[in-house]
Amino acid sequence: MSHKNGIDLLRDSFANKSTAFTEDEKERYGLVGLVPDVTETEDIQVQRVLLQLGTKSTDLGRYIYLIDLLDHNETLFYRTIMSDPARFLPIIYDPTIGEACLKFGHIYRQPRGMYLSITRRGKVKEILKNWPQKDVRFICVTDGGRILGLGDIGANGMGIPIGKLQLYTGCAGVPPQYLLPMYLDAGTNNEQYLHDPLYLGLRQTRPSAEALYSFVDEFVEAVQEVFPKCCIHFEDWTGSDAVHLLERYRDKYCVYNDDVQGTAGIVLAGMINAAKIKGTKLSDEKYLFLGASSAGIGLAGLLCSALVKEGLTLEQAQSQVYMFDVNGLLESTRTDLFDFQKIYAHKHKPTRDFVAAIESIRPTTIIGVSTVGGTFTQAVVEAVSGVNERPVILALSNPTEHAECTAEQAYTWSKGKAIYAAGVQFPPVHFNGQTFLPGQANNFYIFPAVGMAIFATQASRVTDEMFIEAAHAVADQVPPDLLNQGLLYPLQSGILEIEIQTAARVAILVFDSGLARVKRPKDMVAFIREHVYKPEYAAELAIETTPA
Ligand SMILES: NC(=O)C1=CN([C@@H]2O[C@H](COP(=O)(O)OP(=O)(O)OC[C@H]3O[C@@H](n4cnc5c(N)ncnc54)[C@H](OP(=O)(O)O)[C@@H]3O)[C@@H](O)[C@H]2O)C=CC1
Ligand SMILES: CC(=O)C(=O)O
Ligand SMILES: [Mg+2]
Repeated sequence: MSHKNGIDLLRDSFANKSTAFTEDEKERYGLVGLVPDVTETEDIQVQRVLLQLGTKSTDLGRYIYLIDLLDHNETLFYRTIMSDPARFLPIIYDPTIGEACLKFGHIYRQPRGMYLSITRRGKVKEILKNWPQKDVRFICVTDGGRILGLGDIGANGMGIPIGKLQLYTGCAGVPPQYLLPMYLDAGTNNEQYLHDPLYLGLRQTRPSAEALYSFVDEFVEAVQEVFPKCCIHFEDWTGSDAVHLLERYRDKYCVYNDDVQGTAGIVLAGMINAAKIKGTKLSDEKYLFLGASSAGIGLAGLLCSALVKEGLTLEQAQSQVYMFDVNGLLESTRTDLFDFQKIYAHKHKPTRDFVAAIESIRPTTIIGVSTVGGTFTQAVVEAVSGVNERPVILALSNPTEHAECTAEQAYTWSKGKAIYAAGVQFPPVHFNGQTFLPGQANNFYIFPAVGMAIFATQASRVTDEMFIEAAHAVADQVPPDLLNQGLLYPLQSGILEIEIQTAARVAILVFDSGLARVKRPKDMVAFIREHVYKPEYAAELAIETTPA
């Protein structure tokens, strides 16, 4: 085995232990004099990180510091974020990641992941081979078409695959060496970035869907050859591309779309718990969505599957889902709808007035997936509270400014009646002598756990049933006292254990469905734990390392 030595070892973020090298290692690897003459533990090193983070005045500053840390010492990065997930999730992920993406070309320091431009067509397979790791298990890929609720931001969207994959490790323990963030660059229609000298993508507008899909075809097929055990996770494509590409590959390859399926899983988990709070059944719910694209369509499909499991026919389930987009209510006379939207376009008089739609449809639940902040106005919240004892209000759009309403607005405008969650974590709200705990309806409770189940079982396909099972597993882990305060999701402080338990339930389903490519273990939780990454330095340096 070839070993890195001296300064090369210190510059290898996978193997670097910084001030934690032992005396023996310092001697063996030519490090004497290159590091301070101490041998610290990981926990002492974390103390120093926390001290330095304390000097940063903004979350973006903390994000940049942590990414720098990752570039130098991966173990210490994961040790830090896994030491206090509730504190660090909002910094390395939603909402700070939104600001980091908007400024991606400006705060860029080191390469991370791969950048594949449409101008490289015909050479994708060769380029994938440039990645130093040969056993890649997950590629999270975006074309930057719809990043959070920020729209088309092209190459700046690369912050999202980087951040999402960090959660595979930070939330569910998937070892980081198997993860590859990927930006497929087909241009951008964002004029601001096209004119920004620091923009890091192709300076051209987006091609036709046909040209884009043929580029994606080449990419997906090349992945099968270069990384045969890899699952492709699609993230933050524009709505119609998200739905169409998922349909194109889902039965042929190991792929999923987190915005379609992961989001659906987390909303289903929330709805299961909302029904517990209300003492009702899922099939008693009637949904009205604000937004009818990838997130809304994915959600509607999965909720309908869950209702079918409760005994409804698919048509009955679909008849309980209504949707509203930028042109108003989806109804049967609309001629501008995609096929995947038409099933939710029921007989109803046309309207562009969301409040009027609430009064007429009388939904039990409104779900914001519109990308537009503030669209659940006081009139909207009052209308849905007027037709329900306990309205469910989910404001899913990200980041914070894009939430359809805040927790405080939901609880105060509904006079404490709302059962509320949002894509970001809002603080507890005190109203009328009561404390309400808003949950974070964010797919990070779901996709890392499903990812861990796929990783451990080497699943050959990703199915909707896996997300339904994950939803039940997440929902089941909220203790009754927290449910009573309106909390729909488990506390983030225990996220790793929550996701291990969730992954184990999904893994059982993978084996039961015949999709596993490894031998079935006796104890599934123990089996998942065996695969969990631990942010600890290896006792013995096995430094056939991979460059950062
Ligand atoms: N919390 C979570 O875990 C997740 C949250 N999300 C969030 O959901 C949001 C939507 O995602 P996605 O579906 O992929 O996004 P898209 O941009 O594909 O779709 C947005 C939808 O909202 C509609 N819309 C836009 N403006 C309005 C408006 N003013 N009134 C009513 N409808 C409107 C659009 O209509 P039209 O098509 O006609 O323009 C479209 O149907 C994003 O902000 C994203 O951050 C997504 C995934 C996970
Ligand atoms: C959370 C997420 O996936 C989104 O907002 O797109
Ligand atoms: Mg997303």
